[in-house]
Amino acid sequence: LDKREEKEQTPLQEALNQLIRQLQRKDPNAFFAFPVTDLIAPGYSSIIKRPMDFSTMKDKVKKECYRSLDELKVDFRVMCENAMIYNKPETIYHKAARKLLHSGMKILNQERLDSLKQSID
Ligand SMILES: CC(=O)c1cc(-c2ccccn2)c2ncccn12
Repeated sequence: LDKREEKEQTPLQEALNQLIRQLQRKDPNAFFAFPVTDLIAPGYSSIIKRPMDFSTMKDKVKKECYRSLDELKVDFRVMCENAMIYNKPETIYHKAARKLLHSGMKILNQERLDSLKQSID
């Protein structure tokens, strides 16, 4: 396939994209939609060793970097934890990250992932 032609999505990719869509709905301000830059967050790249955001997750799905649903859960948690490390507790970003982590863990709870895994196998 040359680059232009769409590649068929695997069942895993479809499940991953569906989960990311559900998680992004919990980020209405799109604070987590794109990578945090040092421009909007001074010193960010020297403080945060593993940056993550929803657009990077979607790229990883497209490049088949995720081998399981659990790997997405790890990236999601890292993304929220980064925001709670860099941003002070009273900031809107810290508060949004706590709330997003809480609602995201319900979407990514083990029972839900296990039943999704069944449908992929
Ligand atoms: C997620 C995060 O830490 C974040 C997102 C943003 C952000 C995201 C979109 C538009 C504006 N700001 C931000 N700005 C300053 C400091 C931290 N942040």
